Amino acid sequence: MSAVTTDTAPAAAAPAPPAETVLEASGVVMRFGGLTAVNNVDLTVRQGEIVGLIGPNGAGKTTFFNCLTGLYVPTEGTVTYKGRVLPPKPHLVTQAGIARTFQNIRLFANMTALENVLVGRHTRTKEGLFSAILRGPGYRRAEREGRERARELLEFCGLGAKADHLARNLPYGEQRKLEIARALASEPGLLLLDEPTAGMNPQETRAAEELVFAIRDLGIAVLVIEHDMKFIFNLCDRTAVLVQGQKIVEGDRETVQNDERVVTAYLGAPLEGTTAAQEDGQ
Ligand SMILES: Nc1ncnc2c1ncn2[C@@H]1O[C@H](COP(=O)(O)OP(=O)(O)OP(=O)(O)O)[C@@H](O)[C@H]1O
Repeated sequence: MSAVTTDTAPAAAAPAPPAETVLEASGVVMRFGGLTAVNNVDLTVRQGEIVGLIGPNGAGKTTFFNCLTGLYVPTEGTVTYKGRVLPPKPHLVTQAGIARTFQNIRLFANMTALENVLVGRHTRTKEGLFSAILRGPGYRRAEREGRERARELLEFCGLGAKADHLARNLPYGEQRKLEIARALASEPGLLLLDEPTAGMNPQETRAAEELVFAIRDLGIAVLVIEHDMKFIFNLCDRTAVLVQGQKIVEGDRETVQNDERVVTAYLGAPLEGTTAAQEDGQ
């Protein structure tokens, strides 16, 4: 009699189910007259991922973001969020669950930090115009809850003490954080960040890195454009490289850093601050 049967053998660990696809861009093309700014780009972002998008100036990164967020209607291709084709209107894309920040800060300069975040909540507010005019109990409750949530988000982004400061009086790094808090106010499932550390000092960049990890830990997937390679490779599970509108490579840090086409795209210069040896020595 056999001592070991298949019944008693330990079961092989079942492979983890693949994470849900949050964003799926397929064959996205964006032409401006004779210029093809984005050329047949595919990109997938899954639940729990931080994905990077890098490339030299003019590679088409922001144009691609604009195609994902309804600012541009792609010339060809489709973009889906959690399996549904996105409507080509920015406010409907936000309502669907995608929020973004911009390369150039777009805050309401003469409003407080709290008010800026409250503006970001408008896609999640059910109260309509009449309710606002009548200021009934439903409206007042929604307003109170909105303010509480906005304060929570400011706290989360390290701006708890700045709620009543005018946006224009905040230091640059804090304005960038406020943009993120405002984007989070729409309760997104995917956050797109366009150069979130532009103009930041190293300390602020490090804090931004921690903030993005914390956002991911909330269950929000992140797609980030950055020129700071160290930031990208510290942060991202996967990075896609755009050159002249085309995705030339996508993968983990080693795959991207060791790809000759990427090095060539960056004029033959090694990607600053990114080699494994440099990292080990830090
Ligand atoms: N609205 C537009 N009309 C015409 N051309 C445009 C428009 N927007 C972008 N472009 C062109 O498309 C190309 C890609 O620009 P895009 O801003 O997407 O690049 P990028 O990778 O984001 O660059 P950067 O890193 O400098 O921000 C550039 O040649 C740019 O001049």
